[in-house]
Amino acid sequence: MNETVAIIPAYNEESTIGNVLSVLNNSRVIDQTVVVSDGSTDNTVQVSREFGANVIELEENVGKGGAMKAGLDNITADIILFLDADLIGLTSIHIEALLLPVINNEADMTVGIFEKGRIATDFAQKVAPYLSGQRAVAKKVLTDISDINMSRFGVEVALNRHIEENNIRVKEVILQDVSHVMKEEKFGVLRGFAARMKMYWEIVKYFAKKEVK
Ligand SMILES: O=c1ccn([C@@H]2O[C@H](COP(=O)(O)OP(=O)(O)O)[C@@H](O)[C@H]2O)c(=O)[nH]1
Ligand SMILES: O=C(O)[C@@H](COP(=O)(O)O)O[C@H]1O[C@H](CO)[C@@H](O)[C@H](O)[C@H]1O
Repeated sequence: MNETVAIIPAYNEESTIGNVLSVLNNSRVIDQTVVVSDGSTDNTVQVSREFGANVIELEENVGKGGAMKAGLDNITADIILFLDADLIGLTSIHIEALLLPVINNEADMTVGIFEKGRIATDFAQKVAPYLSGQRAVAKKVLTDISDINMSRFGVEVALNRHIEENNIRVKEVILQDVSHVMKEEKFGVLRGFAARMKMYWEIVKYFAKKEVK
């Protein structure tokens, strides 16, 4: 039997992570949930523990890729579900849609694409579906992935490069009615826009970087 674990990188997500964790707690295909608090200064850790998640507390903010790697280094399960902590509209149907193709060995990785969630987040994923943070993956295909811990928001580019170079079987899964909280909503228009630009910079920087093996 495959063992499954959900890994959630989380940086100051106290207001949304509880919803994601309660869906995971009610899912029949998730055996365990690990939240990696990436130097959070709010109550992300306490809320996650209240919902029964195993929590890895990073003292400093290392970025999304580093948080995901910290999760990967601390699990034994053979199938991983990566989810963002700020999802809106997630249900156990979405969790199964992401995981079952990997559990049934029809794909090595699934990538979840928002549809009919909200116009802005649908549009972002239409333009760049492969930036999605919602993915199930067989751990065996990630054993030799390099430097995702240094990639911050470039982590999805690192995963995509790994997919291409290793002929990994990928399936897109539509996540109907799912959205996430946008940076402008989290931080306000100006700080949100600045955070968005920083994220794009981290993505472009990783994109331009040659892979270090
Ligand atoms: O330095 C960071 C930035 C983000 N995240 C987490 O990575 C996921 C995706 O980040 P965010 O929601 O900011 O990205 P968006 O989906 O808005 O682009 C979320 O669970 C964040 O809490 C993290 O662990 N460390
Ligand atoms: O959809 C996108 O363009 C970005 C932007 O999200 P925001 O609307 O700025 O919160 O979010 C995605 O990209 C990040 C970088 O690849 C991923 O880490 C996130 O999981 C993903 O939601």
